Amino acid sequence: MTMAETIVIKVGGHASDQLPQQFYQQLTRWQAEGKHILVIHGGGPQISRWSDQMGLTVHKHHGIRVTDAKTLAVTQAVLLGVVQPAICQQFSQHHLHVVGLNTSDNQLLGGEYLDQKEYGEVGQITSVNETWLQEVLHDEIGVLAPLAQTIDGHLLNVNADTAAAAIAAKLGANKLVLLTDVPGVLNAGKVVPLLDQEGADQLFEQKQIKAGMMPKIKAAFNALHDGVHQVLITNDLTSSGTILHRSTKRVAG
Ligand SMILES: Nc1ncnc2c1ncn2[C@@H]1O[C@H](COP(=O)(O)OP(=O)(O)O)[C@@H](O)[C@H]1O
Ligand SMILES: CC(=O)N[C@@H](CCC(=O)OP(=O)(O)O)C(=O)O
Repeated sequence: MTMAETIVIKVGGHASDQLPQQFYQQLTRWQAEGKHILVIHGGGPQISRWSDQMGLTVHKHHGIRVTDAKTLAVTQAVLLGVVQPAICQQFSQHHLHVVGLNTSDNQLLGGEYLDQKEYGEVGQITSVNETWLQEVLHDEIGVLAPLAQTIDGHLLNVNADTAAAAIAAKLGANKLVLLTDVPGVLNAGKVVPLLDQEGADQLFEQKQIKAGMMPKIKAAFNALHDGVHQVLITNDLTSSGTILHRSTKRVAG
């Protein structure tokens, strides 16, 4: 039996507020074709808003939230209590079969600290219960929050782009889509249709790539490096936006 094609879609907190009709149409088509679909959701803007309201200072470093114990509590509450149910509700309204998931389900996501001194309770994904997850994805679209658990049971906040890339690689996904609020990686306002690591380095140097786009691009190249076939940054599931690829040099030679 051949394994079903797996598609991982990261939906940013900006994008999840107002997903367009073509997003649901594409998901409906993919689900009908039997593809396994996993959505990793963000919620950065929502976490910042709630943190503000709780009187907590929002502090980001290289696009990563510096997360103390109180901020972690808000992050968990907002991702699992606000953002994820809103996404699942929208999916259900569009007649998609969907299930909300998080790190506590059957040791779904294992993680370790990124750099506790610098970022606090922030981590990266080191393991995925992929057998169980693929079983779930056979019948339903999974909607998964970017939180992980250490072997000692500490909860960690994981950047959703980084989480999506790591999970896509561990699932052996065919496609990773980083869905955001811009039509792709922009250079002087224009979408760059194809981007390799060298091109990205140049854009970094020219200060064209900033803020939230930094972890996104790093995550995209990590996913490619770890075997995900196709990685896209776009605001539309039916348009490729920016296609990330490993190198143009071999093609040119
Ligand atoms: N070169 C760039 N091209 C596109 N967007 C960029 C670039 N540099 C910085 N950005 C910013 O990155 C944002 C997307 O990242 P982020 O806000 O973290 O989105 P998400 O919530 O989807 O993860 C864009 O809205 C834009 O403001
Ligand atoms: C460690 C870290 O930065 N975690 C992120 C998790 C959510 C996220 O990544 O959401 P977006 O994709 O909407 O930005 C955060 O706390 O904002």
